[in-house]
Order: sequence, then structure tokens, then C-alpha cells
Amino acid sequence: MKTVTILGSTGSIGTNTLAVLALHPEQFRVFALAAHSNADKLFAQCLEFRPNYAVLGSAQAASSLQQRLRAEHCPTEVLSGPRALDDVAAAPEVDLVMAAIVGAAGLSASLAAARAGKRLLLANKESLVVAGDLLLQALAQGGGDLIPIDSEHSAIQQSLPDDRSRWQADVRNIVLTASGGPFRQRAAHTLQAVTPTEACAHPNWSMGAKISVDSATMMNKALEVIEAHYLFGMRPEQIEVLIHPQSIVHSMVNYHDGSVIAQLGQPDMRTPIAYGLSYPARMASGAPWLDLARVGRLDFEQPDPQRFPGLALAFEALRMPVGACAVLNAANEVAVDAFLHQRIRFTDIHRINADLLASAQCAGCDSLEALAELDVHTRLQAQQRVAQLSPSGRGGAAQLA
Ligand SMILES: NC(=O)C1=CN([C@@H]2O[C@H](COP(=O)(O)OP(=O)(O)OC[C@H]3O[C@@H](n4cnc5c(N)ncnc54)[C@H](OP(=O)(O)O)[C@@H]3O)[C@@H](O)[C@H]2O)C=CC1
Ligand SMILES: CC(=O)[C@@H](O)[C@H](O)COP(=O)(O)O
Ligand SMILES: [Mn+2]
Repeated sequence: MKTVTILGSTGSIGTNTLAVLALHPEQFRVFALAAHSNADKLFAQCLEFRPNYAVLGSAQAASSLQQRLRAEHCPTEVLSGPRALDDVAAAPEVDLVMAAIVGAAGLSASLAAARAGKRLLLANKESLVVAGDLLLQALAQGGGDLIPIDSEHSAIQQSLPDDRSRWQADVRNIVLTASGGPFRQRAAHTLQAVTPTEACAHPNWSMGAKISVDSATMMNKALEVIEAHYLFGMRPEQIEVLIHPQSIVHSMVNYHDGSVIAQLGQPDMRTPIAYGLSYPARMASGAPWLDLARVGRLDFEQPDPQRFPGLALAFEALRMPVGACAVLNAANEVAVDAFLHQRIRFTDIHRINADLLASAQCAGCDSLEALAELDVHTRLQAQQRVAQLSPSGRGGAAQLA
């Protein structure tokens, strides 16, 4: 029996993880569930999975959830705050940690799990983007391992040789597939008018709001290029991005002998989640079977740099000092949030990201403290840019649309 902590249990990945675990009660027990503010959903999850611990963002919300659980005779103890996230990630009882918090807010608990030698099931790509070297060092020190949950990286892992020492010798490059998101065919000059609802309407995947907007700008793929660089030790020029609108080929590896090895499946996160939970064995995930005759065709095309200028920022950041990726991530988190709150236009996301990356002062920012400072500083700068770009900052009160 393996014991699991799920960080971000109320989100899209968290919910899918619980759906997979529910299929295998004889193999897994839930130790802790953590959310930020969705107390109602966490309450329902606690009643169903009866974890030892639940975590919420604020002490007040935690105390209210505790009372509701006691009234239902549920034994779960409710904790609060970022320290509690680290504690439930590193607790000695835990074997597996699903890191599915959104954004850099997930970094501290990912590091805590890594230092404690857990198997880290990493959905929170921002942890690697902000502090890739430090997370890999923590894993090496803790003696645990990391299984990527991001569908492309799960696909690459499944397509690489088991023997890591062969990766550089055998592999020519890796190809991350991208759906192109909801605006793949939309004229670039109309993108400034798109709404948050349109941007979140991903053609193939059902996901949280932040990653859905990232898919629409292709900043998701930019973050995934950086994620792949750290996970697989590939140089920027060994990482290629190819648009594949059906999201059936989840990514592929080109070998020196001309072979291409890929992983295919329905666009359903329960598959990479089940792979991570059961690795190296395989188990049922609940995802539907892939019927290629029904899919009919698989298309591929080059990403259009006019429509998706954000993709190039990943390659730029990887050629800069290490903190540049943290700057790009922080700028993007602030910009996406401002877009979702209709404070800036869709196309302003890229303006903010590109401006802040261009002015990044990140030389020597390789410690956790320096990266944290850089993150705070960049968020302040990004907020200032948001204020300038928002309708009131432009000198008018007009609605964005
Ligand atoms: N969704 C997907 O299919 C995929 C997601 N990923 C990655 O997985 C991560 C999660 O994505 P997704 O599930 O879509 O996101 P969601 O927005 O659906 O869920 C986010 C989860 O994180 C919690 N959370 C948010 N902020 C904090 C915080 N400050 N402290 C603690 N918990 C917090 C939320 O709690 P609450 O509900 O209370 O707000 C929620 O449980 C992201 O890094 C994303 O890039 C990667 C590949 C695919
Ligand atoms: C499911 C998953 O891994 C997402 O990151 C997905 O890849 C998003 O789709 P895009 O290819 O549109 O970014
Ligand atoms: Mn992905």
C-alpha cells in the first residue's frame, strides 16, 4: 500500500488524481489533501477519502472546515498555510507526492518533497522553471525521484531509453507537441480582442484557468521547453516544438538512427497520472481507449511566430543567466492573472513578458533566496506594467474588449 499526498487536490490535476486513486483503493491511501480556498470541494474530498490531514490557505478557513468535518465524524485534521504544505509533502508516512498547485506557489512544497526523498509526481511545471537546478539538487540529496506528469514530458520519459546514461549518446532531439490552443487559426491582428472565456476554451484538454491561458498564448509550451531542458538535460537546440492539433501524439524522441519513438493516447490526464502513480508498472486509469481509425488523421505544422511570439522567450531565457526563467515565469503569472481579471488585453501578456525578460537583472541569482527576491521584484514590476496598460492607466475608463 502506497501513501499519497496531493497538493492542489481541488484543481483539475488534483481531481483527476483522486479519480485514478479511487479505482485502486487496495494500492493507495491518501495521507493529505491540500487546497488554497475551495473549502467546499476539499470538504467533500475529505469525506470520500478520509485523509489524515487537509490543508487550506488561511487559518480561519481551516478552523471552519475542521468544525464541519468533526460534525460528520471525519477524523481528518485540518492545517493551514505554506509551512503546512511543506509538512504534508515531507511527512515520513508519505511515499508519493502529487505536486499540482498552480504557479510558483508550489515550489516550496515541491522542494520539501524532494529533500525528503519522496517520489515527486510533478505537474507543477513552474517549480522547474523557477528553480530547476535547485529542485534537481534537492532530489539528488533526498534520494527520491521525479516522474513528470505534464503530458508531453511523461511522453518523452516513456520514449527515452530506461538507461539515462544513453540519453545524450542516442538522442538527436526531442519534439514537444502543442495543440496550438483555441487561437491556432485566428488572425494575429484579432488576438487583442479575445476574452478570458475564449482563451480558456481549450480545444482538447479540460484544465485550470492559468494553464488554459498559457496554452492560448503558447507560453505553456515555452514553460514546457524550460521544463524539458531541466528534466532531460537537453540543450535548447535539442528541443523542438511542433503543432499537432489533435493532441494524440503527446511528444516524441528523434534518435540518431532515424527512429522516432512517441507516446500516443487520448488527451486525458488520467493516463500520465496513472503512469506516475504506478511506475514502473502500469495500471488502469479510467481514460478512454485510443481508436486511431476514429481519429482518422494526425496533422503537424510549424508554430507561427507572429501568432505565438511567447514561444521564443523560452529559448531566450535559457540562453540568459539562470534567474531569467524565474523572471519570465513571474511576469507571466501576473500578466495572466491580470488578463483573467480583464485588466489587460490578451496581447498585453506577451508585451509584459517580453519587456520584463529584456530588462531582467538576474546575473548570480542562483540561490533560493536570490530567486525568491527576483520573483517578488519581477511581480512588482509586472504589476506596474499592468497598471500602465489597464484602461485607467491608459487615461480612460473604457472596458477592455
Ligand atoms: N490541468 C492540466 O491538465 C495540467 C496541469 N498542469 C500543471 O499542473 C498544475 C495545476 O494545474 P491545474 O490543476 O490545471 O490548476 P487548477 O487551477 O485547476 O488547480 C490549482 C490547484 O492549486 C491550488 N492552489 C492555488 N493557489 C495555491 C496556493 N497559493 N497555495 C496552495 N494551493 C494553491 C488550488 O486550490 P483552490 O481550488 O482552493 O484554489 C487548486 O487545488 C499547474 O502547474 C499546471 O501547469 C500540467 C499539465 C496538465
Ligand atoms: C495536458 C497538458 O499537458 C497541457 O500542458 C497541454 O499540453 C496543454 O496543451 P497545449 O499543447 O495547447 O499547450
Ligand atoms: Mn503539457
